[in-house]
Amino acid sequence: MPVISTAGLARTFQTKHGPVEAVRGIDLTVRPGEILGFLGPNGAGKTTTLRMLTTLLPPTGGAATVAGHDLARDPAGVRRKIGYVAQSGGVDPSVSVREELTTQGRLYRLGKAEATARAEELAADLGLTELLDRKCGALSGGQRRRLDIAMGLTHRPAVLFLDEPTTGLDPGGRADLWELIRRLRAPLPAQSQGAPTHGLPSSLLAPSSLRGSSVQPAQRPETRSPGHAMTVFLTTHYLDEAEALADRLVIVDKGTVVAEGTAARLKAEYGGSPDATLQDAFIAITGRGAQRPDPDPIAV
Ligand SMILES: Nc1ncnc2c1ncn2[C@@H]1O[C@H](COP(=O)(O)OP(=O)(O)OP(=O)(O)O)[C@@H](O)[C@H]1O
Repeated sequence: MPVISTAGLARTFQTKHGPVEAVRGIDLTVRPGEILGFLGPNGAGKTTTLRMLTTLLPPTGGAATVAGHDLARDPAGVRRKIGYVAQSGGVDPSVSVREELTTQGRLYRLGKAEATARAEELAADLGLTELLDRKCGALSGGQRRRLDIAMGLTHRPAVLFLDEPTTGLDPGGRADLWELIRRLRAPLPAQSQGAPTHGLPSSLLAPSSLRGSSVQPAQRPETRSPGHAMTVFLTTHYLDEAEALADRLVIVDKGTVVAEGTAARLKAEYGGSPDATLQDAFIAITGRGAQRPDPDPIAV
């Protein structure tokens, strides 16, 4: 059963110059544990789709189910199951990393002790332990992205939405983040079987901070089910990133899905030659390049 499914999902903005059909009707499905790369040229409707799927923007048409909850009827249910890491991030530069992570835990209704423990776990998993007492405003771009992701993982979401996660990072920072994203989707072991963890940090695997805690069940954040990996839905302008990370790509243009499949399939189907690149396929599909107007970092 898909973890995300949309049918004709649409959003029209009313402006003083008339209606803007940002998303005209998106049909897609995402399987549990999949890393889906959501691509498209500037203005294709990626961010608008992401904002709808994360309940930040109500659709004006169509329907969607995310992690078992209907987007229109149960947006709170959707929010409990997802993490969203926006392009800009939302951390307060004047507080410490520890304070930011703890506050996030408290927002998810963890008790004080649990929130403190969860902050330390997340920091350990994301390589932020040494930085716990540093002000968020003093972090490097890569450290800041890792903090943004830690915040999005606080409640152990079933689906993590990442909006252009590596924009602005240097090649080393991008490589680190790719590795992290790959680890996130490694399957959870069935708790009774003690299955291998595939290198996934322990605190992302099981709610150890809540074990034996005084938190009431109704207040506990959602945890992922054993045996199910986290699903990652990511937008990017970097085709090398999409190819390296995503199991499947969905390409949108002018508010609709214009192609989907593995990178290999898209290259074979649209690239025009056996040694075609994803960029060749992307241009054939959309008539435009995928990249931002600013210079790209060196591919790693
Ligand atoms: N609030 C809004 N009001 C009016 N038009 C909007 C609004 N938000 C987005 N749009 C328009 O909707 C279209 C899709 O925008 P969106 O930001 O979803 O594209 P995108 O694929 O994320 O683009 P980019 O790659 O440049 O970030 C664009 O034409 C944009 O100008």
